[in-house]
Amino acid sequence: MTPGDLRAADFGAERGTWAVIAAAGRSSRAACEDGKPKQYRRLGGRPVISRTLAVFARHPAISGILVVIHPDDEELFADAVRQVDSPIPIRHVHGGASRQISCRRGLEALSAFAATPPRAVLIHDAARPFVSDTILDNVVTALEDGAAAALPVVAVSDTLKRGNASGTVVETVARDGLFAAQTPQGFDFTRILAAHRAAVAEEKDHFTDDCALAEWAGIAVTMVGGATGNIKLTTSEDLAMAERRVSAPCPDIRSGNGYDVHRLVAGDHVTLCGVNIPHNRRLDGHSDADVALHALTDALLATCGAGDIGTHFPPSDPQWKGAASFVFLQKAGEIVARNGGTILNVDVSLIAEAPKIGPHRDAMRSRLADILGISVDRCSVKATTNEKMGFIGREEGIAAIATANVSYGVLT
Ligand SMILES: Nc1ccn([C@@H]2O[C@H](COP(=O)(O)OP(=O)(O)OP(=O)(O)O)[C@@H](O)[C@H]2O)c(=O)n1
Ligand SMILES: C[C@](O)(CO)[C@H](O)COP(=O)(O)O
Repeated sequence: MTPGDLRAADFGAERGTWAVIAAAGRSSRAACEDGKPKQYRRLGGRPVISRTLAVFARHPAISGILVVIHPDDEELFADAVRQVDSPIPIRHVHGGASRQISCRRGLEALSAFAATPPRAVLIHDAARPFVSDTILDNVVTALEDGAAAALPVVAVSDTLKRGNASGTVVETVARDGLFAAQTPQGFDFTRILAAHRAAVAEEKDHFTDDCALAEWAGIAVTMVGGATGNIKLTTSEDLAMAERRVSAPCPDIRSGNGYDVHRLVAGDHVTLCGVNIPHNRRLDGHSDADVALHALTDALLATCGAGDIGTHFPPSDPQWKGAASFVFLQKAGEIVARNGGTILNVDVSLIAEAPKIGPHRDAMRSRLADILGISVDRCSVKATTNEKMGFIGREEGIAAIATANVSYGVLT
């Protein structure tokens, strides 16, 4: 057997867990124009196998990766490995004519070239790039808990039929207790190697996965959680679906928050959310001191990193003295729009002991909708007292907290 680039120094003194990645297949069921086997086709610009390897390379339980490749794929493999940032060794050996042979060659290579053979091995299809950390965790945990073999599965959810060669249903197969087997399949290294060797000795070469071989050899297989997303790319349709999956647009929705507080002094009304409310005090400030609109202005500016209200309307600038604060909010809305944003909703919470906000809430929501040019159902105004505590409780001031959600299209 060829050693590939595996070397004794790849194995530490401790018996760790290695991954064997089966990648020597020819993809006969996935028609392909560029002649590349499916594991080297690009998904979102990156080879399938690079994505698969990256998941194992960054998992803390894995100490090394041995990839079983076809002799014709040396260049494709070297290019794919260059695209994986791996803190652990990624080595390769050559596989054989069936998956069973390829996996056995991987195990034999680990046995022959490791000074200290691994304690456990996870055998995985290169053609399952959507394997997750969680599935690896499930398999590794089962092995640590004493399982000799661990198999990720998903319960079968379709009704199953057995059909004949002429396309007629022969029977409906009860799906109770049926599961679809996935990879990585985890094993006690010594036991799965012995099982593979026994299969050779007894000329058993029909196993489509290593757990089937383990079952045949009398090894108990523990089922753990797999995931429907962990599909094996088998056909061209699978590859097309996978491409759509990795290139699905991610909505660029951002939220911003804002806070403001102003002192109450002697007066006859307060202005909140642009609505004048009769009161025996007024809010003191450089402008009309509308805390609600100031907080909301900050929240909107935050969604595009455009600073805060003081950046655009400095209190030192005399033109804003006594200004109606709707101007600030309108301007913030324009800045958001210039940055490509569409306001989804805004939410203001007022914290005031008095005056009562409830009777004015609808007028405030309408005013916000007018200023921002959005519908009223996207504008929320709420209020609470401070239970007579602190400066708000003593009616020395009013505070406001605001949130804005803005869509900036999709992430590219
Ligand atoms: N002689 C083989 C056959 C398959 N595999 C690997 O086993 C995994 C699952 O096999 P499958 O989906 O059947 O891949 P192919 O054999 O390439 O596909 P096909 O059967 O359509 O030719 C794949 O990652 C494949 O590369 C392997 O290492 N050696
Ligand atoms: C190992 C496997 O992925 C388990 O589902 C599957 O059996 C391999 O695919 P194949 O099409 O049987 O080669």
